[in-house]
Amino acid sequence: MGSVQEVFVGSIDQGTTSSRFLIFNKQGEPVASHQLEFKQIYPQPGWHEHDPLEIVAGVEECIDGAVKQFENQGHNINSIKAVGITNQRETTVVWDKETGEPLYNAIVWTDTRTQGLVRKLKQRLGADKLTDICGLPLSTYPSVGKLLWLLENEPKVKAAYEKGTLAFGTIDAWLVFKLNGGLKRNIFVSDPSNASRTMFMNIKTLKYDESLIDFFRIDRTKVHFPKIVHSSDPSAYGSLASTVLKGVPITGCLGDQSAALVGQKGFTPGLGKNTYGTGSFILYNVGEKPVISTHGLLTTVAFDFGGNSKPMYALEGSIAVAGSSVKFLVDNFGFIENSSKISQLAETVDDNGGVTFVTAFSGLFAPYWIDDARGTIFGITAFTNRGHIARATLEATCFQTKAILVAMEKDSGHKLTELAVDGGMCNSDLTMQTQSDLISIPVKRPAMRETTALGAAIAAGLAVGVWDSIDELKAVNTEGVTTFKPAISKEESASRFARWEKAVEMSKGWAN
Ligand SMILES: Nc1ncnc2c1ncn2[C@@H]1O[C@H](COP(=O)(O)OP(=O)(O)O)[C@@H](O)[C@H]1O
Ligand SMILES: O=P(O)(O)OC[C@H](O)CO
Repeated sequence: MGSVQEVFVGSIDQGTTSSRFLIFNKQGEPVASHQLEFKQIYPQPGWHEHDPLEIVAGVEECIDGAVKQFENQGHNINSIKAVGITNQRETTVVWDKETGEPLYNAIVWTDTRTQGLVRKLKQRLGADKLTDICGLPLSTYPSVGKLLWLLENEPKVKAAYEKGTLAFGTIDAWLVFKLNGGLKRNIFVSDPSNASRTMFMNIKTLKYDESLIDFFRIDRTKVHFPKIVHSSDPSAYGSLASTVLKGVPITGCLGDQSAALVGQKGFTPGLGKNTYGTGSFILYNVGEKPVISTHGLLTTVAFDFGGNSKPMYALEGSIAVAGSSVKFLVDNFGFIENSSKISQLAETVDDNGGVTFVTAFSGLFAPYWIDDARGTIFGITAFTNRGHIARATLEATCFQTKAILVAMEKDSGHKLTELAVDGGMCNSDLTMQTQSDLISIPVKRPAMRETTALGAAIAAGLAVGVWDSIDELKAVNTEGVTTFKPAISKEESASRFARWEKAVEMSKGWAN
């Protein structure tokens, strides 16, 4: 008898600043990976775009790169049974259904060009009902405003709309369409964790909602929306039409924050995680029924694996600027040569020296939703140096996380007892210690931090029987957790937080 062949699952992680492809074994360990950064396009202050074709090419290059590494280790390409996709959410791509060509750059989730448009929408009759239907408040963040802006301002998009050939999708839908070979197969789908970020999907039915579409005055017959399918599905997402993995089925799809929750195995109500990537996103599993926040949080689909399982929901606290503030100190000010040096710089001083940095580059998201705030530094004196600014930069994300956890406790009636973390910025021990100090609960960081990619691999693997159920995943990614415990008193923590809240208050109104 021959030995049972080891099986693997591939995972495409298309983030805001980089794309990567990882190959996981059944134990949830990455055995090969390839990562590429891509161009960030800032045509005007507040605008942020990506080239949709560059994104696809980068993803394909990552697949080929990781598979080469995998083969060099002596593995067989045929042992990769499926591929999952996880992606930056809300970022909006429009293309022509007849040509398959993009009609504009992708407008990124951080982009604030829709600020004026959003203000007008807030005045419209029925605006106060939207959150109850779709789980999101009106802001510059969801996809809808980006689509409306394109319809108003981009003649090519307007023309396709009038012709009835306009396709609108988030990055997942675009990738699935392109990786399947585009028009040849014309697969046009999205999963509920992505579709729930557009503001077009009813959070309870997981279907597009006519009342939402009507509110935004979009003619449904003129725009093609991707069909919403389960996050884990053996056939709905097609298969790779190019790269060395040609023919391998795509069987999982999750927005990156949902994927990170899955990768942290936040399968049951009461579990939460924070992913410190470009932005930072806390998701708290609330179970099979959506909880609509009254404290500035979002309601989102955590995952919808189909089969006998019901969709699971999460309360979400979204922070627009996290790791990107570190990158800002690197790229715009040259404080350090790369992000990994930020802790070192911050540790050259004992504390923030009285400096508070409200990193509101795109306004402030949860739980504040202040669209006219902009980045503001308070407390500068002749004493201030780069170390203080670095420390205040790291603290800004930790303070916003604290504000979100306070809101989550109010909305859910439960207090988190620990916070699972991942994402680029969690590599900073100083940041994680500061986080624990400010929220007064332990912060737990796994040794294997590619949880977002793991989550998409899990969604894909469940669809093809690599794992039969989530019970089988108990042992996955449990090794080598580092725990950061609170090291300051709750009184000290509260006093620091009060100063932050004062700074938030004072940052309002700048971008009016
Ligand atoms: N050691 C570090 N300390 C602080 N921030 C870091 C560190 N390493 C990476 N980062 C930040 O993490 C972000 C990248 O994280 P990642 O999870 O890859 O993000 P994304 O998926 O949004 O592209 C960058 O913005 C970078 O500045
Ligand atoms: O690229 P990230 O990891 O910061 O995630 C982006 C989010 O999905 C935006 O909602």
